Amino acid sequence: MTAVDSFRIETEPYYRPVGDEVAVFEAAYQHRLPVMLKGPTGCGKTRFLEYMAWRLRRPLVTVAAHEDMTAADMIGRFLLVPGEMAWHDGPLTLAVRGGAICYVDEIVEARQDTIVIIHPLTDARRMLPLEKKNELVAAHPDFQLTISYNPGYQSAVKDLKESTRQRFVAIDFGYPAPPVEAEIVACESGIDPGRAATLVEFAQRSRNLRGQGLEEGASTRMLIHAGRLMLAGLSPAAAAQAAIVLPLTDDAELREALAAAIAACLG
Ligand SMILES: Nc1ncnc2c1ncn2[C@@H]1O[C@H](COP(=O)(O)OP(=O)(O)OP(=O)(O)O)[C@@H](O)[C@H]1O
Repeated sequence: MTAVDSFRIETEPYYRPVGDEVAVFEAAYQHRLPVMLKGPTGCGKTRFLEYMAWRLRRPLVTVAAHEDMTAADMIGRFLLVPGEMAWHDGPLTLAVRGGAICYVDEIVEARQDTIVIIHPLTDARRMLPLEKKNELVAAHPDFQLTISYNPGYQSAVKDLKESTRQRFVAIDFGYPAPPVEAEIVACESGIDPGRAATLVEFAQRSRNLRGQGLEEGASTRMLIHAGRLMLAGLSPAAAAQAAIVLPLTDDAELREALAAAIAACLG
């Protein structure tokens, strides 16, 4: 058993395909091209990659990027163990050596000097330089890099550089068509398809408020949370209020607009 084996996904994750994303990812993986999953929060990007890692029988190592993340957090560092300094691989190095898929979630949150360490891995070199250790690690033939990116959050200061962006094949994730989203909500939460469809109808109304004060509308994830609260006995209106409206906004007017949408869709 190697270090990445604990990152294997043993049972098939539930994933409902919504377009040609499975075929696109498989084609990219065949050539080990890096992939960028683009889309709003909670729309299925992580679940999709879990499914693909299972399908391709590759371990999946995930790194959640954040602004304090240093290159060492990704590639590794020397740590003091009794009597000596010993090198510890970071998650990216672990994936590169072990032939895993490495998923860097919300890469744009990381600083530029951290992001550039992926460059030599995402072109023909497929190398990871470990400068502190004086080592150049050649990527395992099965290694592949996938990143996620939410175009809605980006600002001029925080955006992917062209030299990073152009290294990736991209797959767009929007919210699925209403019947498909209802199917997902029903399946993941356990509520019946009829009630799942009304939640999706409400979500669509909330998504129309985007740009009018709401940064994002209700995600598929929020609908599943609401469904689970309904299954636990809450009324649809109370569940939608707790799982969707209150987390989404603190603005009194927007809450009123959402409450009106709840009344129209969920009674
Ligand atoms: N196509 C789908 N098939 C199955 N489940 C889905 C699908 N789309 C969304 N889901 C459900 O929605 C939940 C949220 O999706 P996921 O965690 O993949 O979002 P995400 O896009 O990675 O969000 P974030 O950007 O915030 O990490 C999943 O846990 C899953 O229950």
